[in-house]
Amino acid sequence: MSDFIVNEAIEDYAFLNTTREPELLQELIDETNKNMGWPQKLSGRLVGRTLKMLVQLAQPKNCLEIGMFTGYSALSIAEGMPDDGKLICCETNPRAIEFAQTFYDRSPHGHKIDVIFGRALDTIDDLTAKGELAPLDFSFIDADKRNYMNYYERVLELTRPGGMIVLDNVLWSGKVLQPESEIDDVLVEMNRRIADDPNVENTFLTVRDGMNVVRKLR
Ligand SMILES: C[S@@+](CC[C@H](N)C(=O)[O-])C[C@H]1O[C@@H](n2cnc3c(N)ncnc32)[C@H](O)[C@@H]1O
Repeated sequence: MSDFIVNEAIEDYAFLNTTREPELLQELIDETNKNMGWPQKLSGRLVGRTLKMLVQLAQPKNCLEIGMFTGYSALSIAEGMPDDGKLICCETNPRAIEFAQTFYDRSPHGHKIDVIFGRALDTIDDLTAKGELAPLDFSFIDADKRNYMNYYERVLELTRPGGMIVLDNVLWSGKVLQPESEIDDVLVEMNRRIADDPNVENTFLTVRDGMNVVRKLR
C-alpha cells in the first residue's frame, strides 16, 4: 500500500508550492535513497517544513524525537530551534545513526542534536531516572507504530503544560478507517484518546500520511 493517501497530483502540487528544504537536506534525501534500505521511511519536505514551521514559532528548547532514521526530520526540527536548544533523538538502527551523524557534523544546527542508540522506551526511562528529560517542550513521535500509544503516554507525562507533541503517520495509509491488524487498532485507539482528552487540544493534519499536532493544556 502506498504511504501517500492524499491524491498524488495534489500531493505533488503541495510539494512544489512549499518552501524548499536547505541543500544539505536535499543531499541527505539523495544519499538516503542511494545508500539506505527502505528510504521511504524518510518523512520528506511536507512533514519536514511543517515541523520546522511549528518549532520556529514555538521556540522549544527541550525536544525529543522518537525514530530518527537518517536525520531528515531531526535536522528540520533543529533548524527552527533556538541556538541553545537540545533535541534528543532515539534510534535503534546503528547504520542510520552513523549516516545521520555525517550530516549533523556538516550542519549549522547539528550541535543541537544528541543521538541515543537503543529502544526509545528504555532511553526515556534511563533519561527520566537521571532527571535529564522532563519537562519537554516539543516531541516528534515517528518510530514503530506498535508502541505509539506507549510513546504518546510517556511523552505526554513528561511534557510541560503548553508543550507540543507531533505524531506522524496517524492516518496509517488510510487503515485507520478499516482497521484489520493490532497495529491498526493502536493507531485508531490513540487518535480517539487524543481527541477525547480534555487535557490536550489537537489538530489532525492530512499532510502526507497524517500528522497529529497535540498541545498539552494542563
Ligand atoms: C519512519 S522512520 C523515522 C523517519 C524520520 N523521523 C524522518 O522523518 O526521516 C522510523 C525509525 O524508527 C526507528 N525505530 C524503530 N523502533 C524503534 C524503537 N523501539 N526505538 C527507537 N527507534 C526505533 C527505526 O529504526 C527507523 O529508523
